[in-house]
Amino acid sequence: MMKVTLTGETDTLKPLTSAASAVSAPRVHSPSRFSDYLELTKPRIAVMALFTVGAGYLLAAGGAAEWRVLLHTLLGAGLVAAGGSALNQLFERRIDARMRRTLKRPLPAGRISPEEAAAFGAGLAGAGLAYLAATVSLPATIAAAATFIAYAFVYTPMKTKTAWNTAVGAVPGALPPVIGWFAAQGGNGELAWEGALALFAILFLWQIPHFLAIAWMYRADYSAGGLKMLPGCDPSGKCTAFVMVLTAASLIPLGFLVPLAGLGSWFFTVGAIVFGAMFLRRAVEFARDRTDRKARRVLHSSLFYLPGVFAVLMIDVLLLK
Ligand code: HEM
Ligand SMILES: CC(C)=CCC/C(C)=C/CC/C(C)=C/COP(=O)(O)OP(=O)(O)O
Repeated sequence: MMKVTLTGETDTLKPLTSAASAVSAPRVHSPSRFSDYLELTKPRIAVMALFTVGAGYLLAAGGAAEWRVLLHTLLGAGLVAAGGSALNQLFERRIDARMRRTLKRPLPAGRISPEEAAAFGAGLAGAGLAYLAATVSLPATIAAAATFIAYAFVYTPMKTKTAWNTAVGAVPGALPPVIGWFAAQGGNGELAWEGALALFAILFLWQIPHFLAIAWMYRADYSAGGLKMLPGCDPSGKCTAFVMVLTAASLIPLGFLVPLAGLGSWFFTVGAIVFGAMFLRRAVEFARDRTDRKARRVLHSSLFYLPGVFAVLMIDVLLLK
């Protein structure tokens, strides 16, 4: 049944005007099969997510990290993340064909067929989950399966339904450090929830300004694709800016709460305040002047904040303890 649907949908793929011209124009640059498959995995997001998986593992393991387990965890989670992204692009291929930012992706451009993407995505995710189950632990496998299902099968279809999709998408986005955390606990059932919850909270809140900045910059694109994002129902940007400032600001008190959950000390608190203040400053600048340029600065600042704050936490827990 799935095959029939996929084949039918390929044939009826109708890009809008801008997409149509790009698809029918003579191809100046023809990516290789390898780079097309690589693009299906959203490698930059996957690398950053794997960074948080590794951080979760190292923070939970403390001084008792086993490099072999860490590598198994990164490989398994990487396969699952890559598979999830391929399925996300499979399910969104007709939407992606309507948006300037995404119309050249391998599926809307017709360089990879839906059947190939389905086999690739399901194969990678299945292999990743089996690998985690065989080499790491059941709790880590369950966390990875929950991440995959929430991303590909809950968040992705919600994008056309309600602007709340961002809060839902932030759940799989915040689960990768939990996968790493559980991997360090082994399969003995003694899972310490507080530390995992603290990492989840940092990532969950971080994603809201991270994505609202993107949603503002590409608001016309998202509307053209029929995706419901907050800026689409907030033409002035005041509501978007309010939520952005509120969530960026709430990362600062987390600097105090995370050590109370048993993770890190005053050193993390200072780091969270410094990085949080820089991030918040960009959000406030956007609130005062709601331009694409200021939104892009918020995005850049988010990509600086996350590695920064995780690095401080790891120095605190692993080197200064
Ligand atoms: C609600 C959750 C999230 C949404 C909707 C989202 C969406 C996006 C989008 C659309 C871009 C592309 C921006 C552009 O083309 O200019 C992007 C960039 C990026 N995101 Fe996110 N993201 C989310 C969560 C995450 C998470 C959890 C991570 C990793 C921990 C992450 C890491 C990145 C990175 C590294 C980039 C820059 C690289 C690139 O453009 O591919 N994002 N995000
Ligand atoms: C197992 C594991 C480590 C999984 C990784 C999960 C992960 C990092 C999810 C990212 C969350 C997310 C909603 C990203 C991009 O949005 P989008 O897909 O809507 O972006 P688009 O508009 O570019 O398609």
